[in-house]
Amino acid sequence: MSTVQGRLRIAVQKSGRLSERSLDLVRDAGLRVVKGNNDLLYRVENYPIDLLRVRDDDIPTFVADGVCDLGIVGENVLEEVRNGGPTAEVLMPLGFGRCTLKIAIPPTLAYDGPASLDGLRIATSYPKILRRWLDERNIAADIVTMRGAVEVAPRLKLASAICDLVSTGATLEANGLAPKETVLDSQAVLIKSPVAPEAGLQHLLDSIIERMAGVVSSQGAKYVMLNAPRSALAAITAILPGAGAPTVMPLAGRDDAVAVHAVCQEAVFWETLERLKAAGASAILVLPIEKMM
Ligand SMILES: Nc1ncnc2c1ncn2[C@@H]1O[C@H](COP(=O)(O)OP(=O)(O)OP(=O)(O)O)[C@@H](O)[C@H]1O
Ligand SMILES: O=P(O)(O)OC[C@H]1O[C@H](OP(=O)(O)OP(=O)(O)O)[C@H](O)[C@@H]1O
Ligand SMILES: [Mg+2]
Repeated sequence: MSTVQGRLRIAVQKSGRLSERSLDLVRDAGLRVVKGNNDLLYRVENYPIDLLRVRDDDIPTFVADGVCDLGIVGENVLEEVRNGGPTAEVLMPLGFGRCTLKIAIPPTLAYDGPASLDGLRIATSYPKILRRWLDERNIAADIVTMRGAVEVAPRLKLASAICDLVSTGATLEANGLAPKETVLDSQAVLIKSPVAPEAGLQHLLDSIIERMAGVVSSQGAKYVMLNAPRSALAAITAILPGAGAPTVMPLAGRDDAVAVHAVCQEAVFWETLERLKAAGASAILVLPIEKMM
C-alpha cells in the first residue's frame, strides 16, 4: 500500500524552478492546497490528498517506492536517478520546466565533433546521463561530478568542458562557454507509482490524473468562433491551427454562410486571424478555454 491513513500523496519540488508551476497544476486540477505549519507537507482540504514537498532529486525514488502516488519532476532528474529497481511510470509531459542538457566548452578548446571530447575532463551534475552518452559514442572522458555552479569548472581548471542544463543560454554566455552537443531535451513530467493505492483511493487517483491531463491539454488551447462563406469552408478550416473537425452551424436567414466553432490546440496568432479574414471569415472571436476533458 502506497498511502498512509487513507490519503494520496503527490511529490512536488519544495523550492526551485518547478515549485510554482507544480502547485499551479495541482490547483488547476481543483485541489485546494492549504499551507500549514508543516513545511514538508501541504494538505489538500477538499480531497484526502497531501503534497509532499521535497528536493527534486528525491521525487523519482519516492514515487518508485510507493511513498508517493504521483510526482512532478524534470525528465533530466528522472533519467539521472534511474537505476535497476522499480521505476515510476511517466504519465505525461507537462509543458513547463523545459531545458536542455548540453555539453559546452570554452572558445580556446578546438572542437570538431564529439570525438574532440576524448581524453578530456567534463564537469557535470548529471554523471550517469553523460556517461551513457559518452559510452554510446565510444568516447573515453573523465567525469567530474559537481552539485552546482558547474559553469565555473573550466575557469577553475577543474575540467575542460561542462555538461549542464541550458534554457536561455545566459549562464553559458556569462561564463564564456559555447554549447556544442545536446545530450538530453527535458521538461517536467507527471509520474505515477508502480505501487497501487489502497482500493478506496484508486478512483480518486484516476480522476486527479484525468483532470491534470485536461489542464495540460487546455493550456494554450483556444475556442475560435467565426462566420464563413460556405464556399470558403474548406480553406478556412485548413487555416485553423491544430483544430479537429469544427462544428458547422447554419446562420439564420443566410444560405450562403455558416458559423464555425473550433477548438484550436495550437496558438492562434494575429497572423492567423488575418489569414482567416483574407479567406473570407468575419466576426472572428478567440476565447480562452478554462477546462477541457
Ligand atoms: N534554466 C532552466 N530553465 C528551465 N528549467 C530548468 C532550468 N534549469 C533547470 N530546470 C528544470 O527545473 C528543475 C529544477 O531546477 P532547480 O534549479 O530548481 O533544481 P535544484 O537546484 O536541483 O533543486 P532542489 O533543491 O529541489 O534539488 C531541473 O531539474 C530541470 O528539470
Ligand atoms: O540557460 P539559462 O537560462 O541561463 O539557465 C541555465 C541555468 O539554470 C540552471 O541553474 P539554476 O538557475 O536553476 O540554479 P542552480 O544551478 O542553483 O540549480 C542550470 O544549472 C544553469 O545554471
Ligand atoms: Mg535537485
